[in-house]
Amino acid sequence: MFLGRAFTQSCYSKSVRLSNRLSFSSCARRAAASATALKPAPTPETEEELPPSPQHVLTEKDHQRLRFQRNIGVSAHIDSGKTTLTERILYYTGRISQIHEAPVVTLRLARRTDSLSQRWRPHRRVRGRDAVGAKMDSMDLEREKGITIQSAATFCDWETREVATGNKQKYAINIIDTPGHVDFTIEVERALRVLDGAILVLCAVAGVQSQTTTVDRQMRRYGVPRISFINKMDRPGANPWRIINQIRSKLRIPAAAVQVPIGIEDEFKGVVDLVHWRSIYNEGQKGNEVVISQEVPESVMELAKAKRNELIEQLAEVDEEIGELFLNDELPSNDQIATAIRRSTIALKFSPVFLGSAIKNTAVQPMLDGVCAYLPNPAESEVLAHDTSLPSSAPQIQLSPAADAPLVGLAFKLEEGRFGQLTYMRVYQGTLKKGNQIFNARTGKKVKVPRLVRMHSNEMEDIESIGPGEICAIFGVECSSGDTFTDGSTSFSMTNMYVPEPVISLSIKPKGIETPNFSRALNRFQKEDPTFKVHIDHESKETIISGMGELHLEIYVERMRREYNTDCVTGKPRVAFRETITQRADFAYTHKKQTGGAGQYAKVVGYIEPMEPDPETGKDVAFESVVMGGNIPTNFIPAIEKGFYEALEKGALSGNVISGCRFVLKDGAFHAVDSSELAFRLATIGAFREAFKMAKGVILEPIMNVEVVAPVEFQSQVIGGLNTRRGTIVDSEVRDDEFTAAAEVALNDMFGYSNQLRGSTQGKGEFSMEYKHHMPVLPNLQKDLEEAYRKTLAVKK
Ligand SMILES: Nc1nc2c(ncn2[C@@H]2O[C@H](COP(=O)(O)OP(=O)(O)OP(=O)(O)O)[C@@H](O)[C@H]2O)c(=O)[nH]1
Repeated sequence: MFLGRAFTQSCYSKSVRLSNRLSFSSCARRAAASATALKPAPTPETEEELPPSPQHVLTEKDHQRLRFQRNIGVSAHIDSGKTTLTERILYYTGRISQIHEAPVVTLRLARRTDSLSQRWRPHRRVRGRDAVGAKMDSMDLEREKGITIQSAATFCDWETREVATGNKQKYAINIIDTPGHVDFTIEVERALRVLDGAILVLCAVAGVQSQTTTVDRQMRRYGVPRISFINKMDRPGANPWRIINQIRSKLRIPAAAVQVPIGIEDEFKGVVDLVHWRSIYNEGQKGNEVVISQEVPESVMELAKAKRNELIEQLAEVDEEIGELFLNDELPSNDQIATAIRRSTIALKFSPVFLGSAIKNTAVQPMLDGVCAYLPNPAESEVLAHDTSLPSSAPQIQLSPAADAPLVGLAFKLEEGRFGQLTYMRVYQGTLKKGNQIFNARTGKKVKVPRLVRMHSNEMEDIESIGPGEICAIFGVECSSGDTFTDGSTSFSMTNMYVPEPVISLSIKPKGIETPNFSRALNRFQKEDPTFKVHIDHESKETIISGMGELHLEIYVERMRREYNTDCVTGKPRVAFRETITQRADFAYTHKKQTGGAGQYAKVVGYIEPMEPDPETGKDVAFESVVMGGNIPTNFIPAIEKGFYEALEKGALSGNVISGCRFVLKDGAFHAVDSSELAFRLATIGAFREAFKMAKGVILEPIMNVEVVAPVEFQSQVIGGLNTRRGTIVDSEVRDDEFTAAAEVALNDMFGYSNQLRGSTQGKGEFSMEYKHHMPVLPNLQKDLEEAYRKTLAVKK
């Protein structure tokens, strides 16, 4: 008890400090989790530090409903078998009556030398073995490319049987299948934002891969508890113990197996459940029949005993109750172990590890039991929202998943469906009913909900109402991804999600005459996907699209052709450089023009300074006005803000977007006749440009995490190749006859890497890369980029 309370308090005091920035702070969620699990009694001296109390107390009926509700995501490195696993889950839960094989993907290095698509990518059209493709990959493009692009939401019911009593219990599970490809990382962010728990899928051979660490980071950012599922136990070289060690060392989360395999590789036939000490096998053609035996086979007895001890030891490290028993040399009961796993998983202190083979239909059902047993229900996740009627410094409000509370829902994904815009929404509190009027907290607009559905991949089921803690989709509601909806009786707004910076851009124009479909499509895609950005280069008059990778942009160009009938020509992909400032610079700038007729007069005074990105949203530019006393009438402030954002569009060094900058307006002056919005906008642009010169501007470039896997005999060539590209090797590991090298390399230095790797490894090496952050370029590159930009400006003159 003591540990639980101390933990809750220390976490909460931190969460109060951060509450304005981190609405989904893991700490807050942990605090809530341990509060739920350990129920610490509040004490008078801690009153100030207690979490905000939920607005509505849950009734017994709410608890009954929520207890058996799970919202989970399935996340992993590309190709770990997420889609195959989700397909099995849907089949075993009765959502689908047949299993369509996930597409068989053959990955080859792209053969394009002029491009940045050095990552492994599908090189031919792929289909499921039965030519239908997995249910969850519903977009045609997904089936063709054999990868998951958009996350598909679905729900299913799962019946578990209590071990002690044999009683059956039905759970309602919403599942979001998320793409593994780094270019679609925003889909993973979105899914995690609205989920209460996740299954982290790992390959039993490849283990923790680059994208695994990315999804791990995302799960931490949103405080999502996870169980781990080591898939592909049937593969030659499968070694779950090595993977568990990697989870501990690379992801730095205490983890232990809750199962041991019975047989391995092509002999893999079931698992020993270490918690309840029994064996579980699958029988029947598709493994639908789960056969439970109280006997543990002799062949794995010693291993099972050792691994159960290891599980208890790991739990003793993170759970007070087991820790105490351990110290007193007492053995915990099965129930005590199960409760401790649940408690520490929800508190983000532990990840129980399940084993299986989705493709061989083995041990998927026990993992589903684990979802119900160890992942939190919606009442166990703390969710905070801002009350926009209060100052932004006011503490956030804790939402409560009570059915009769005022409605608060978050639109987390938009999709252009067959019947118009489909908006996926998670209802956090209150009940959403078909025909209800709902309010968009951002725009203040009121809309009616004409149709409410539950999604099952690309099929849907009409429903009349949906309760808190659930996920649904609504039709005909215009909004942007990340908007909060209420019933109008509250001013709650949930903060937005983390949006990474684009790393690649290219120019695009329609072939032939431009039709309205071109801009319609670009608008649509920007609304759907905040990592897809469009801007017009005012000098070249070109439309530039930017995104998270070449494949990301390619998909939109392809969607433009398929969905909007617009064939496009694109320019060469370019690295998305940025500019930033490294020190504060003050400004006092007067814009004055007197050319007969009405003059222009505006003066702005203030400073610009470097700004770190917000950890929750990634936003790293901000405008602040602290003008007092009416030296600038308030109606001109928006024009000044507009001028600042306009000035950010093109840096003076290389013509790239400026980031990492706060603009603080302190003072100014106006003229009763000659001041106008235009004059203040121009004064701001002038002021910014002057200040920028004194703020020691630098050019930034995207740095990528690159992971290369190749046969061990090519290790020195691969390391040498990365070194010549100025890569910093951060990790390398040799496993059997294969090695993995992880490096940080500037994206600009990655051109042509696919060819180099192929050449130096006889075509046997593979690599993936993902965005890490932007960093200042080396001085000589900065000089070259500045020089090149000066030349283009001179030509234009
Ligand atoms: N040997 C083996 N192969 C599997 C298993 N599960 C999936 N696969 C294969 O692994 C490949 C990738 O499976 P998917 O389910 O598409 O993987 P994914 O993680 O959803 O892939 P993305 O959506 O592109 O990230 C396919 O060829 C599957 O047949 C398994 O348990 N054992």
